[in-house]
Amino acid sequence: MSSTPSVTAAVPTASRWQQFYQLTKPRVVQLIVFCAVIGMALAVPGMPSGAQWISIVAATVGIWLVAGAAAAFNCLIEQQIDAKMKRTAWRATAKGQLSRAQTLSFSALLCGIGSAILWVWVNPLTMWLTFATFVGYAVIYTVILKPMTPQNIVIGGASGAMPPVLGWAALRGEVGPEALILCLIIFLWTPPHFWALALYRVEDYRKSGLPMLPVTHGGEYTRLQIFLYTWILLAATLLPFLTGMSGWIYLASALALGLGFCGYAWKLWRGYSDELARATFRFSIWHLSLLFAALLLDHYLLPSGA
Ligand code: HEM
Ligand SMILES: CC(C)=CCC/C(C)=C/CC/C(C)=C/COP(=O)(O)OP(=O)(O)O
Repeated sequence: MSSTPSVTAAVPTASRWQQFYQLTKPRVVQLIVFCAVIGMALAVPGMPSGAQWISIVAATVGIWLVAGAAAAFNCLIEQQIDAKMKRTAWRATAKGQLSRAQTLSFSALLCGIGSAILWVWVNPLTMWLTFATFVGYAVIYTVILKPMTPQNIVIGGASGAMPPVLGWAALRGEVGPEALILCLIIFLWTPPHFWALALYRVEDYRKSGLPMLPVTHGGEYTRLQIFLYTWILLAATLLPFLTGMSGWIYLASALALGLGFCGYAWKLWRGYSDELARATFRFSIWHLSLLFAALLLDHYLLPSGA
């Protein structure tokens, strides 16, 4: 029996997969997963054993899937908003290429499979913490805080900061103070990360109607906030060294990266340009990636945190 070709069938399979894949915000989620993996590595003294490798692989896949599900759910809720902003108008949800039902099913599927993997091959604590992170980002941040207050990303940043805690819980079955220190670092990193982008995307955010800080309080106030946060962040990044978690490789990296971030924030505060804001945003991503890489290096090269 032949059926009438639908619009969906006319789209080549690869590009349809690509559309779904893009909804998971792959590059953001890659760094999230990287931070979770560092949390796992730090939770084990020395090299992981065979059984621990199974937990590491399962937790990585599970957290990846649930984080991707949260990102896709965000695209579903923000379909109208994304359509108004240049940066996001290309998303398949914003263009109406993927229906609400398709996006919701995709998000539910990823969240379901990811949660099941965490439950069966990792532990229930990690599953519940990861699910709470999903709710924190997809519902509390996206649905409630984002349209409500310019502090949306400060409070909502708590869910983005959870990955090291998830990683630690996956290997230890508990939430340790070490993991909470790493969570605090990402939490304090999020405002300068996001507000640098919001500054050079301010017209997008004005059009969207979202109360982002540069729209509600202006550029100068936002730049001051970025500057202050980079210093508080620098202080927080010293905690792994001060508590004996990490040694001098980490300390030297944290100081160099932290002072670099403060330097960008200072220049941005003193003299604004879109180009500088863009460079500050890009540096924020290098800052977090290299900081967490330094934690890992230090863990394996100086095992006692000497
Ligand atoms: C509430 C918290 C956060 C907010 C509001 C936020 C916001 C954003 C936005 C709007 C972008 C722009 C993407 C684009 O160019 O279109 C972005 C990019 C990015 N964010 Fe965040 N972010 C948050 C937390 C995080 C966290 C926790 C991480 C990782 C641990 C992260 C990693 C990244 C990366 C790697 C990119 C670059 C993506 C690319 O190059 O395509 N973000 N973020
Ligand atoms: C389970 C787990 C680990 C979940 C992680 C949650 C998660 C995906 C956090 C990332 C934060 C993120 C993509 C912010 C983008 O901001 P936005 O949504 O305001 O950006 P947009 O304007 O690009 O949609």
